[in-house]
Amino acid sequence: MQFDVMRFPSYAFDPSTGVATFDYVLDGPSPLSFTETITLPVPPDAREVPPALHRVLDLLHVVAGVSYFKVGAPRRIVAPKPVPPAAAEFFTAVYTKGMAEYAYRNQLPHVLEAVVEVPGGAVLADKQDNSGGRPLSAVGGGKDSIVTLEILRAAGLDPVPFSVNPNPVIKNVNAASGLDALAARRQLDPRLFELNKAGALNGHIPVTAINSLIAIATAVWHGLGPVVMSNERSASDPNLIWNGHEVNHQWSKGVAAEGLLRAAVTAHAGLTEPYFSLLRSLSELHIAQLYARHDRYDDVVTSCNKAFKLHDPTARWCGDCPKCRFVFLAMAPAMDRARLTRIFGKDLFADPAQIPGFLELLGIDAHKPFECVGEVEESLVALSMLDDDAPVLVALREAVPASAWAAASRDDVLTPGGPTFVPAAYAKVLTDAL
Ligand SMILES: CC(=O)N[C@H]1[C@@H](OP(=O)(O)OP(=O)(O)OC[C@H]2O[C@@H](n3ccc(=O)[nH]c3=O)[C@H](O)[C@@H]2O)O[C@H](CO)[C@@H](O)[C@@H]1O[C@H](C)C(=O)N[C@@H](C)C(=O)N[C@@H](CCC(=O)O)C(=O)O
Ligand SMILES: Nc1ncnc2c1ncn2[C@@H]1O[C@H](COP(=O)(O)OP(=O)(O)OP(=O)(O)O)[C@@H](O)[C@H]1O
Repeated sequence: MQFDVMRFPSYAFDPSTGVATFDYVLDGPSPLSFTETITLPVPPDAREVPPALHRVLDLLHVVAGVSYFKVGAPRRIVAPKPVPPAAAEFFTAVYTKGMAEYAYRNQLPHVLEAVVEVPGGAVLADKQDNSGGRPLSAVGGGKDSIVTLEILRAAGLDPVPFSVNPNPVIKNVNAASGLDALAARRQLDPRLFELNKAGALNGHIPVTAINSLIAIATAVWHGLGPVVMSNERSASDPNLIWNGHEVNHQWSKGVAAEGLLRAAVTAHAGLTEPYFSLLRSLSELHIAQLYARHDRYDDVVTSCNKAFKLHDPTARWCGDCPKCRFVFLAMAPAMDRARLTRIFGKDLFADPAQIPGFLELLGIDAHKPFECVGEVEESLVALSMLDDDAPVLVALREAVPASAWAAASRDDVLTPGGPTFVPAAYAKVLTDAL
């Protein structure tokens, strides 16, 4: 399928139902049209729609287009409306850096060079100080968002849990928290699935950028404060370099994407404190140690993406993927093996078949897996903190070369660091919690 240009004809928003419909066209000799539907939770009182909400939806319209862009990867992408330079820069980053794994897997180097064309004439939004409102805390069902929720709750900030298309795991986590949660629905155009079945181009998209803008739209409409994410330090690390470009499976969870998204929302929608990740300075290993303090979620917490792919309401940890292995290893130093085995449903350190997968995490293999896993150094430090003779641990210790141990510093991994966008009041809350 050959397409010349991607366009964004229009979007509509109905405040009585919360339904927003976003239209897309892949233009060329045989054009294709798509409509994505996103339903925001309607506030309980019939409040007016703030102008900032429309501004956030302007951004969401373009960003959510990546799911349709990937059907044909046209060389031109023409945004529908004028936006400030910060928003234009964000759009281009989403369609290039955010689509880098897709470009790499499909061998489409031109995707990495794309520039989203934006009409001139942007008008800056009025400033709106939203920094003091109740935080909207995105919940994905894994350990990270649980840690954030509990830190915000302990600080008396009264967080509102929020999810897009909450699956049973997310619903169970929200129930375990005892907090009242908000949810949005997102429906891809069914035509996309037909095209995928027929063999259209497909691949990974920067889903966190989309979920984040839906969260910000919800916070704005409900008169809440900043959207608080739980993206960790290692999300910013690329998996590999291809044609001189970084390819990062987790790009839209990284700190660069966070900065671009914040700047875009502040410039185009006027919010002073739209969005940040509370856990940005922490390693996954550190977050796993913090999770260990809260056993009320042990029967529900799930970080395994395979479980989410199965669409089975009872699915939890598959126990045989990079994510399961990494989280098992990261949690192991902070809790006894019986609790860990209860959470995962099995003891991965007792199963020699898991050794090759653990070696990959320890850097004794090719590139970091295309999954949300921590840095090699974190895995090495976690292993160094375990001293029992489980069969897998014995094999891993033997396989790790002396040079690798020397390069892994417990201090580096467990000391907060790196750039963050956490505002001062929240930075204090985090420090108090560590
Ligand atoms: C659950 C999952 O990992 N899905 C990825 C998988 O898709 P699959 O076909 O197995 O199942 P579905 O997710 O139901 O998708 C069905 C089709 O729809 C397309 N699609 C889905 C969501 C969307 O927003 N846009 C779409 O076009 C999808 O391509 C399928 O054709 O493989 C896909 C192809 O590689 C991935 O695109 C699916 O990834 C989801 C978007 C997803 O939610 N993935 C997260 C679990 C994930 O990978 N998160 C990353 C963060 C990435 C980021 O930068 O935000 C992480 O946590 O590391
Ligand atoms: N369906 C969703 N709706 C809203 N936010 C989500 C959703 N899924 C994930 N997130 C958020 O996106 C970010 C990245 O998700 P990720 O899956 O890495 O986090 P997690 O589920 O909290 O923890 P873990 O890394 O242990 O899986 C987190 O801030 C998470 O809260």
